[in-house]
Amino acid sequence: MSAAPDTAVPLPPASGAWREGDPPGRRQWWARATPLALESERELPGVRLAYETWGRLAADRGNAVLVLHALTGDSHAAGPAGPGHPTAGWWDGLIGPGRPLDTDRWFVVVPNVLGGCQGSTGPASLRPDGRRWGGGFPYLTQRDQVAAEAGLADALGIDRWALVVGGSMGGMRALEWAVSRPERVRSLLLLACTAAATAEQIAWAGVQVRAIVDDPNWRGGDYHDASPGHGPHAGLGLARRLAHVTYRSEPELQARFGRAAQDHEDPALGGRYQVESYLDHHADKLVRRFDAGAYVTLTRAMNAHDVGRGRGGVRAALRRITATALVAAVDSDRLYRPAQQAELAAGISGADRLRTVRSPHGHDGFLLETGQVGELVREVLGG
Ligand SMILES: CC(=O)SCCNC(=O)CCNC(=O)[C@H](O)C(C)(C)COP(=O)(O)OP(=O)(O)OC[C@H]1O[C@@H](n2cnc3c(N)ncnc32)[C@H](O)[C@@H]1OP(=O)(O)O
Ligand SMILES: N[C@@H](CCO)C(=O)O
Repeated sequence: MSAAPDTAVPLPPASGAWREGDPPGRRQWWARATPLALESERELPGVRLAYETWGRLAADRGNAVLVLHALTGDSHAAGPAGPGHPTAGWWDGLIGPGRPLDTDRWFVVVPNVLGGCQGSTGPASLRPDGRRWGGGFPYLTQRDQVAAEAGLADALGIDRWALVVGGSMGGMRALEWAVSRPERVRSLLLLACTAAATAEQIAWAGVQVRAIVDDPNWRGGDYHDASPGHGPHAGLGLARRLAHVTYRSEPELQARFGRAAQDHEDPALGGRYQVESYLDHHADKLVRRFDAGAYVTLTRAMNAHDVGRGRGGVRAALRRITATALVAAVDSDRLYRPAQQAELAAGISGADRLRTVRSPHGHDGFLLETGQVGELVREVLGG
C-alpha cells in the first residue's frame, strides 16, 4: 500500500520537455517561466504541468490531440499501472496503435490539470520559498487551468489541436479551450459535461468540500507538513463516497447490491450493506492516491465553471466555437443530465451535434463505455 499523498507528493525533476523518440507514456514536465495571471487577479508563480504523450508529432504539427482528464484522473490515460502510475490508463481502450486515437497517426498529449496532485502544481506543491502552498494555494477557475495548458501547447509548438476531448471536468476544460481559443481547436468532443455548473452540481460539490474542510485534520489546508500522514483523510473519504453515488445510476446500484449485506456482516448488528462496503472501498482507494487540498481546489474550480461568465452568457459564448463539434450525453447520467448536453449541442452552430452513450453505469459511463466513446472519436476526427 502506498502512503497517503499528503506525505508522498512526488517531487519531479525541474523540467523535461518532450523530444522526438521519447518512449510513449513517459511522464514529463513543463515549467512556466513567468507567473500565471489568474482570473482572480492573483498570480501563481512556479507553475509546472506534468504530461504524457503517445505517438509522434508530425512535421506540420497538425496531428496533435489534447485529452483532458476528469476530477481524479491524471496524465496516465493509457498503458499499464507502474512506478509513478498507481492505476492503469483510464482511457487505455481509446489510445494506442489501431485504437480510435491511433498513435501511429495521432500525437496524443495528456496533461495533469493545474491544481491537481499528480505532478502538476497544486496545494501540495512547494512554493518558490520552499514551503508548501497548502491553504495559501490560490482559487483557480477552469479558465486558469486552460491558460496553463495553452502554455504547454505553445512549448510543444502546437498552434492548433486536431482534436480536444474531455469528459466531466475534462469536458469543461475542452469547452473552455474551444470558446476562449477557437482558432486553436479544429475539432471538439465534449462528454458528460455542462456549459455552467448547476445549483445541484454546486450543492453536491459544496457538501464534498465541506466534508473535507470540516475534518479537524484539515488545519486550514496547511496539513501537509503539520502532521505528515494524518491529513483530512476522513473528510476526503466522505467526499468520495458521496461523489461516487452521483457517478453511478440508481438502477445499477439496486441491481448490483440491492439490500444485500456485506459478507459476514449483519446490518442489524452494526454491519454494513454491500453498497456501503463498495463506497468504503472507493473512498479508501482515493485517499491513498489523492491529495485532499487538490480535491478542494479542483472541486471549487468546477463550481466556478460558467463558460458564459463575462461573455454575454452561455449562448453568446457557445457561438464563438468554430470547431467541428460533437457533444455526448450518457443516458443514465444523473449528475450531468442529458438535457445539459442537449443545451450545449443546441448552442454550438451546425446541426446534428448531439450523441448518446448508452450505459447502465451513470456518469462514469464516459470512462467505462470506451467502445461507444471510441466511435465518437472516430466520427469527430472524420472517419
Ligand atoms: C478520469 C478518471 O477518473 S481517471 C482515474 C480512474 N478513475 C477512478 O479511479 C475513479 C473512481 N472509480 C470509478 O469511477 C470507477 O471505479 C471506474 C470508472 C474507474 C471503474 O468502474 P467499474 O469498472 O464499474 O468498477 P466499480 O465501480 O464496480 O468498482 C470496482 C471495485 O469495487 C470493488 N467492490 C465491488 N463490490 C464491492 C463490495 N461489496 N465491497 C467492497 N468493494 C467492492 C471491486 O473489488 C473493485 O475493486 P478494485 O477497483 O480495487 O479492483
Ligand atoms: N470517476 C470520475 C468521475 C468524475 O467525472 C473521477 O473520479 O474523475
